[in-house]
Order: sequence, then structure tokens, then C-alpha cells
Amino acid sequence: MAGALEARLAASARAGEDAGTRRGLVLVGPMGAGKTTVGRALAEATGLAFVDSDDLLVQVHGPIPAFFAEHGERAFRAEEARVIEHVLSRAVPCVLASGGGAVLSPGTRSLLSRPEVAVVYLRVTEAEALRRLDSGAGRPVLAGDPAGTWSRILAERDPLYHEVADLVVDTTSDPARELAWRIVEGICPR
Ligand SMILES: Nc1ncnc2c1ncn2[C@@H]1O[C@H](COP(=O)(O)OP(=O)(O)OP(=O)(O)O)[C@@H](O)[C@H]1O
Ligand SMILES: O=C(O)C1=C[C@@H](O)[C@@H](O)[C@H](O)C1
Ligand SMILES: [Mg+2]
Repeated sequence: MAGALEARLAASARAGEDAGTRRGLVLVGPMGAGKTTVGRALAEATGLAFVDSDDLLVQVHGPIPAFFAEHGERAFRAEEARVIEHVLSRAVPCVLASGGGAVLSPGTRSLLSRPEVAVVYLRVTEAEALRRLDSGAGRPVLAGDPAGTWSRILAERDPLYHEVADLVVDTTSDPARELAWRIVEGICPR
């Protein structure tokens, strides 16, 4: 038992040292993959600050569905790209949970492809994502036909998630805290 704790504390320490050479640890992936949930657990495991680009946008602009209705998806993508660029240019490295569509921006993809940014693609099966997303409430891009739309969007974005990812982790069956430690081990191997 003590061995397990030591291994995890050592992994956490490596992540802390590693963070000193990085701008951030970024989670990408489709809606319901667990970017926000795993991101919080990852911040706790590494001692890094946690930032969620959707939450920051909500703090500034209010609820995402209302922003989409008033300004459209294009304006949302522009704001999202600006937030991510700002967060990754700060002196303090953090865990950043991105929005599901963040990789649509070529500028964001080129930022995420830099060596000083570690990117984890969180995958999930369609059935589990839809179970988690509660019919897509609060996610305007899923309005109307959540099941059909989720898989169509994933087919478009999957190559973009892979393009920027340093590590791919499936979140379908494991709890967020376990996944966080798997990411720490994967990004900062012994
Ligand atoms: N590993 C997990 N096991 C079980 N439930 C999970 C897991 N990860 C997340 N969830 C649940 O799934 C729901 C969606 O998770 P979360 O908001 O973290 O997804 P997301 O990837 O951030 O989605 P979005 O792109 O819409 O922001 C939440 O209710 C969360 O509690
Ligand atoms: O996948 C998407 O396009 C989105 C995902 C969410 O995180 C939010 O960024 C928003 O609802 C759009
Ligand atoms: Mg989220």
C-alpha cells in the first residue's frame, strides 16, 4: 500500500517539475468525454491551477446557449481561441480543460502543437457520452438531435484531436481520479 502512495507522489512530483518547463497541460475531446471533470482531478493530482475555457467564457459572456443564439458559433470560436491563447501565454502553467470545439481553430491547433504544451485527447464511447450529457442540455451544438449530432461532430473532429494530442486516454469506464493519475504517468513517465 505504501508503495502505491509513493509511486503516485513521485509521479505528482515529476509532473510538478515538468510543469516548470511547460505552458500547460491541456485536455481536448468531445462533449461528455470528461475534460472538465478529469481536469479538476488532474489539477489536484499535480498541484497545478485549473482553468476551464468554457467557464471563463461564461464568467465574461454569460451562458453559452444565449451567446450562441445572440452572436453565433463563429463569434464563440473566436472568443474561445482568444481565451486559450491568453491562458497558455501566462507565466504560471495550469491544467486547461478546453471546450469540445476548441480544436476547430487553426490558431489554437498550432498553439497546442508546440512542444511546451502537453495535450491529452480524452475519448469516450457515444453511448456513454450521451448518457453523461443528459440530452445535450446546455450544449447548443447538440440541439435538436443530440445522438446524431454528437457522432457527426466527432467524425469531423477526431482527426483534429489526434493532430494535437501527445496522449490519448479513454474515459468510458474509469472514474475521473483514476484517469487523472493515468494521465500523470503517461505525460511524465518514470
Ligand atoms: N470518468 C467519468 N465517469 C463517469 N462520469 C463522468 C466521468 N467524467 C465525467 N463524467 C460526468 O459526465 C458529465 C460531463 O462531464 P464533463 O462536463 O467533464 O465533460 P466535458 O468533456 O467537459 O464536456 P464539454 O465539452 O461539454 O465541456 C458530468 O456530469 C460528469 O460528472
Ligand atoms: O463541442 C462543442 O462545440 C462545444 C462544447 C462545449 O465544451 C462548449 O464549448 C460549447 O457548448 C461548444
Ligand atoms: Mg467541459
